[in-house]
Amino acid sequence: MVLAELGQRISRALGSLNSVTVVDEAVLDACLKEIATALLQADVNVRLVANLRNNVKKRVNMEQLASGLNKQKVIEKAVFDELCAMLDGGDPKKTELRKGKTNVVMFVGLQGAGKTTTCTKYAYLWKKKGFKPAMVCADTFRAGAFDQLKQNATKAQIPFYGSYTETDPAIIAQQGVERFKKEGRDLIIVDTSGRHKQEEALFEEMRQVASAVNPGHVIFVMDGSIGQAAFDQAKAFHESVDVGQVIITKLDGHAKGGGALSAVAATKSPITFIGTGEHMHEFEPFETQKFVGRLLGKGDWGGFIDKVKDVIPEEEQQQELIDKISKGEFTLRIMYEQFANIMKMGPMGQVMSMIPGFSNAIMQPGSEKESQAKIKRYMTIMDSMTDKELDSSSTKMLGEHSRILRWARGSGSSVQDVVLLLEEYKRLAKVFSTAMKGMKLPKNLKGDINPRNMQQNIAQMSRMLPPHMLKMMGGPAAIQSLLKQMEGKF
Ligand SMILES: Nc1nc2c(ncn2[C@@H]2O[C@H](COP(=O)(O)OP(=O)(O)OP(=O)(O)O)[C@@H](O)[C@H]2O)c(=O)[nH]1
Repeated sequence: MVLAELGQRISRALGSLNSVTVVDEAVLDACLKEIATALLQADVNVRLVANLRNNVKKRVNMEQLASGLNKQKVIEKAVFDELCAMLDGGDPKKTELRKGKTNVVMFVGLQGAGKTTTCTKYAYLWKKKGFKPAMVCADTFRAGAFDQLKQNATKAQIPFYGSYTETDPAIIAQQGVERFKKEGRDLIIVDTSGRHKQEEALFEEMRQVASAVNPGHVIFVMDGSIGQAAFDQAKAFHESVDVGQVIITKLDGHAKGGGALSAVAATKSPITFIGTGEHMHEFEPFETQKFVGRLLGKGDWGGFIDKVKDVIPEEEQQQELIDKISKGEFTLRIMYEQFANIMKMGPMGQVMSMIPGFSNAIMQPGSEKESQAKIKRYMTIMDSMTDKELDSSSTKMLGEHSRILRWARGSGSSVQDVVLLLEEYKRLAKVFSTAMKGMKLPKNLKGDINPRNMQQNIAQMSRMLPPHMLKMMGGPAAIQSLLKQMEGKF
């Protein structure tokens, strides 16, 4: 079962508490049974699931709950906290790097977990933060491993060390670390071969590499879709080389979330980063509460804002956009630019799941592809428009039949698609002009954004939302929680 499904099933189980008039022991048991089944099917270790079930039951004492209390909320909170506790890997300080000092970091894991890719992502991330990383290839097992590391390191402009002739990985690792220490590199990353706990000789080799370089940090890289084997494998690595943190890769695809939860428990180490794609920038710091929140479809407003900021970097451009929209000028060009931003934000499901209330259920993987294809189609049509047309907000001009035919021909689209685009434009223009009425926009983006204004704006938007949309977002309660989350952000 993939992560999104796991989240949906847990949310559904919790949601079922709403449909009963009295939440009693039997209802709680049924809900926990459903959650436990979902976790087990997502490959979370049996013992962890049993612990979660017992702990929630201990925390939720039905008799003690005053009748006025919202039992569903209490249970939901207990499940949320227990899932977070499951992912709590102890003191995060232990994973910190010391700038300017030598930090030797060794990567270990099963074959194909994504170690080499992750070493580069990790090096690149710290390079951006001002560290001077270097990479050492101590993988003599897989033919082509050194070439892969070389290629990745070159792309990220990070110095590397390896050998085509030396067969002892401990010797290569030691030579590489010595070389980079002398060169004053403060982050030396040692990539090792993939190995399996049954391969005792390879485990011994890994211990030798570790004692040759004496790493300050050992990172266990784990494929997010590994399944039930995660617990035992992670434990075996932890017992051999003192794993202090875990990085979960491939969380972009069909990864089961359960392995992640199990690996943390087995290594008693925190997850520090997650890999969300094959590319260098597809790498994110891991934050437990955000992860569990997203899993349960609670959204991550902070993450969403960060993504939005990433794609709209220019302050002047934002101000210009706000000025234009507040004058009621919602043109096709503005719509085009917004579409381009949406496309830049990456997979829409990922972005949508960050917005509180927009659980994964709304953006099914199928519809996500469809939506992206539709946006691309619309952008192609707009590419065949003239500047005057793009900058006009006159729907009269846009409704001319001859122009519609011209855009369809120019973009190789059907007339129907062009008409759909124009309808979408009119709909959005209306939404924007209504939204702008009475909105208290900050005069200048450089100035402080007043949280009260922001709250009023959002409250106004929630009143404006069509009922089905409000329902989709989780109802007024979800808007309320969105407001609360925003309070802390502005
Ligand atoms: N989709 C996706 N693919 C990833 C991610 N991380 C790594 N990969 C892919 O996983 C495959 C294996 O990655 P490697 O970095 O070669 O794995 P490795 O652990 O170094 O492999 P061995 O040295 O053979 O143990 C490659 O095709 C990577 O592109 C990720 O976060 N998402």
